[in-house]
Amino acid sequence: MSKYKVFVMRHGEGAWTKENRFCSWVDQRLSEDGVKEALACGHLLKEAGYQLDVVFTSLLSRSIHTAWLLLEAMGQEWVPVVRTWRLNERHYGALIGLNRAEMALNHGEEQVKQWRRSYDLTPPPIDESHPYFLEIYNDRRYSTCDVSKEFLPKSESLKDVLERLQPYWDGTIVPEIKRGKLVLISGHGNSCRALLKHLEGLSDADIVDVTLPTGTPILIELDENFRPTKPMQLLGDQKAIQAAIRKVEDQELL
Ligand SMILES: O=C(O)[C@@H](CO)OP(=O)(O)O
Repeated sequence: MSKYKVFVMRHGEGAWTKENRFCSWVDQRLSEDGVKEALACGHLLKEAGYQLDVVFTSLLSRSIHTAWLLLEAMGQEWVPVVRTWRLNERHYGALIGLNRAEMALNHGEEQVKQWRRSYDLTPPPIDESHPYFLEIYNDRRYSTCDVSKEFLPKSESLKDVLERLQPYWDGTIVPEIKRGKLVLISGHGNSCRALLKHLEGLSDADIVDVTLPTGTPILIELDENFRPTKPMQLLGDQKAIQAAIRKVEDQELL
């Protein structure tokens, strides 16, 4: 029997999605479509009668704006929004800013798929010569983290994402859920995949085939031991959701 519910969602479409570039820790804003998606999610949850108690976001604007827009559309703007770097998108290291289709041309589609979706492959690290290095590491938001700047990642596999996320899930988010709070996590494609791998008990091989659409709330129902009681549900028009998943998958095609 389900004891707890939690929503996990990937933020609305980001500006760089249209340019097909690895965005990761670069603080891109939502695209116009992304804004619409976030508002639509809020309307969907409102119509279903959900009342949120707390929303967790990353430190990146696209995840925070998604939370704001969603809460506004629900008429629940007063709900606390808690931000943490531990929900940030996976750090794509030296791949940040590169175009996925161009990468596929140079390295092959399979290699790009492995970089994007495998569990334990870590891309080459970012270093000071990278065009976005200073923009990321000089950003004041990263001096507010629970680890000092030099220990923030320079590149991550999905496994690394789960390792930095899980202590926050266990220590901060789970206690809220246990207190009876309805929690929504406004994260990123890969921080949400890491969390879903953990919650749904997916194998390292199975997570490769999980791609999340933008701006789609995923409802997870859990028993008292935080084990899922039914398959996760992607809420909304199922045809549109499948099309949105294919759009993300096809980003690495030539
Ligand atoms: O650009 C990124 O950081 C992510 C999406 O947030 O890309 P991908 O879908 O390729 O993992």
